[in-house]
Amino acid sequence: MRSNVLKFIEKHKLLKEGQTIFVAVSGGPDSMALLHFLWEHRTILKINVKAVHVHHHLRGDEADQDATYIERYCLNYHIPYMKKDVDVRGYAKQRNIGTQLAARELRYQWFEELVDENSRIATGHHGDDQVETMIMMSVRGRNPLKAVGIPAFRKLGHGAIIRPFLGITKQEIEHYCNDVSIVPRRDSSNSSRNYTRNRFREDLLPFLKRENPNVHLHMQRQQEWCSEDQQFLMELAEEILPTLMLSKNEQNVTISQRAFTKINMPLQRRVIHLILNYLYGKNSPSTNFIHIEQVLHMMNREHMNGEHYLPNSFLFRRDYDRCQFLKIEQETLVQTSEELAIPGSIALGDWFIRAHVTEEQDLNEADNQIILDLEQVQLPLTIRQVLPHDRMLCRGMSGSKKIRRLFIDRKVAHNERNDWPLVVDKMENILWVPLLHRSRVANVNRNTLKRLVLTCRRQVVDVED
Ligand SMILES: Nc1ncnc2c1ncn2[C@@H]1O[C@H](COP(=O)(O)OP(=O)(O)OP(=O)(O)O)[C@@H](O)[C@H]1O
Repeated sequence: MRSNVLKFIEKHKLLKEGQTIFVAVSGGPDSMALLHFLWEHRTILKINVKAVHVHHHLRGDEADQDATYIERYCLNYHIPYMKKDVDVRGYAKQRNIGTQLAARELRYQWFEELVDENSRIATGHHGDDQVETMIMMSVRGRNPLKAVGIPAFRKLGHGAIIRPFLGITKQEIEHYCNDVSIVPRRDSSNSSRNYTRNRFREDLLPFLKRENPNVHLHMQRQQEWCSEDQQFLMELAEEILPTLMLSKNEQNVTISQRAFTKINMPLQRRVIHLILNYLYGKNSPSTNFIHIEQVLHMMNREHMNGEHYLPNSFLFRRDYDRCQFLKIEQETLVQTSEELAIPGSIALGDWFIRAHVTEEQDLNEADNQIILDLEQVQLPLTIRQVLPHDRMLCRGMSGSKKIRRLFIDRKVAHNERNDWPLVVDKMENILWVPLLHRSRVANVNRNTLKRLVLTCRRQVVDVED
């Protein structure tokens, strides 16, 4: 294990002589083993080692004991130690995010403050984490243009974050802890099946390891090669983008359709990705890939003028050769749009829509219902009218379908189409056209814990079937 880690460090040039390595320690086996390993090898590697711990104040006594355990360990071995107390709950509330994500953001904010050109943060992520992460991201539908898996080296502020253990398994780490008499802390939440990662770890990893005990090495190689390919293509797309551009400002990027269709598909995808990233800045939605597909479809047809609505009040508009990505005023988007409280209900004209949450498992969707996996729904939900180029990823069909087309297929009378409500999530995904179609976004699966049930009622007539 020792020589594998040293080789991995060398291969990826994770450290330089004279650097200070802040080892991010949670008290668990991975980060304690990493701290021990780097401390033991500090002379050979010619580095300075310091332990850093973030006290999240989340798990009551357990978290206090973690902090005390690390502090004592460092005192014993004379390892320099720093601790930061953070208010995860307050931050999560303020940012309207979950506590896990809040804890992670606060950790990384502090790490970023700590590092400079001559230092690195080292975390205990290992090969099994890599396997879990790569598979989990694919299963959950990650944006294929975003980073693949866990990088061994990534820039962070003025410094970088490194993961020296990515080439070894959890089992090797546990053996190492045994060998060097580390009795680590065990986080009780690591076994909870409420967390997706834990379900992947318990259900999938043993199977993969039985098939091939070296699965982590293959995944690691895939991560490295894909990231390099990705970086290369992205740099190429960055070079090409200015040659397609007709005009550009913070709220509007216009490119030429003719020039765009001359480049190949991998670069086309990346050009749109870059434009959306430029316009959205840090608030780039993770579901951009759905929109990239739709924009590509409109750009690659010879005669296809029209508009496609993008999340956060952006619009794609094709007008012959001119393809614009532009910011629009919310008011020009919709005539009626109301947020649906959960639980709660909304009455819109003849329509009444109710939302409630249940943990009941054996539920069948009635014709006037949609049942969604609450954890996967991007809240808030709004109810709004149909816009000209609205499209939906319909359940049971591939690709997306225009809502206008659905109305035609289901013979909805012209005078009813304007007032037909749509249930839309935060990312502008249309989840449900009541009584007509359900989308395949946020579908219930075997692991769904909480179900969001939306029920509609219509006072006048029902649709012809
Ligand atoms: N509270 C914390 N303070 C400092 N670093 C942390 C903290 N929590 C996690 N880390 C760092 O992030 C890495 C990954 O965290 P994760 O929660 O996935 O693992 P863990 O369950 O804490 O396992 P372990 O401590 O055994 O590495 C850890 O190995 C550690 O380097």
